[in-house]
Amino acid sequence: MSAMRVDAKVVMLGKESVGKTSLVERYVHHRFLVGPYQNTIGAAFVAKPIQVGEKVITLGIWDTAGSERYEAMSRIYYRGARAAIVCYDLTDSSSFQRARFWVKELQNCEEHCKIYLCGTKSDLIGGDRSLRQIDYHDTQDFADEIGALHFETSSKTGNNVGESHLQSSLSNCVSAEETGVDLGQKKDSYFYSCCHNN
Ligand SMILES: Nc1nc2c(ncn2[C@@H]2O[C@H](COP(=O)(O)OP(=O)(O)OP(=O)(O)O)[C@@H](O)[C@H]2O)c(=O)[nH]1
Repeated sequence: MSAMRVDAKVVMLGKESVGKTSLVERYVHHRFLVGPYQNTIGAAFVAKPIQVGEKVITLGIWDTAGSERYEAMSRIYYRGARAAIVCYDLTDSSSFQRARFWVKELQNCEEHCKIYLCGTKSDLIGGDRSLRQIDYHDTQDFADEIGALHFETSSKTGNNVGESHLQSSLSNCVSAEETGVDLGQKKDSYFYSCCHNN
């Protein structure tokens, strides 16, 4: 088996059930999994090659478990991350408090990590605006204050997840010259070591 080089580490953070795994599924596999919610245990990894200019670089995405009982473990996964996608559920104000917690952690411990604030499940508020609990402009102000990028996504519809938003933002913050990490996997193959509860 030939070695796979990961050019940049990306970590998904956020309260449980905000939709981190769904965002990764949509981004990497272009699908939305239906069925009962299965919380992530520990963390899962997937490699995603992306085109940056004329080069292909490989993102190593760590999808952490949102449950607070795995908080210590999540800290391990953001170490050395080039980008953090801090997710909150647009219909759950408590998830935004948790997002602020992760932002503070990153600011204190990973000052070079680019932060992306991602409001998830935008399809739900599209159908019923009264379900929105997080104001777009307040979040944009917060994003400006901390120097983060901010976007609202739907993994269900794919809104803002594709090349034009999430991917182009990520590709702007990485370069092919990053030092690689040998993960002992074949280049260009995705692998996703999911640890899901049934
Ligand atoms: N309507 C809608 N539901 C979503 C969306 N994204 C996720 N969900 C649902 O929200 C629930 C939780 O999604 P997950 O992706 O497993 O959440 P998670 O943040 O990975 O959760 P943990 O593993 O516990 O940290 C599931 O039932 C998903 O189907 C979305 O964009 N729209």
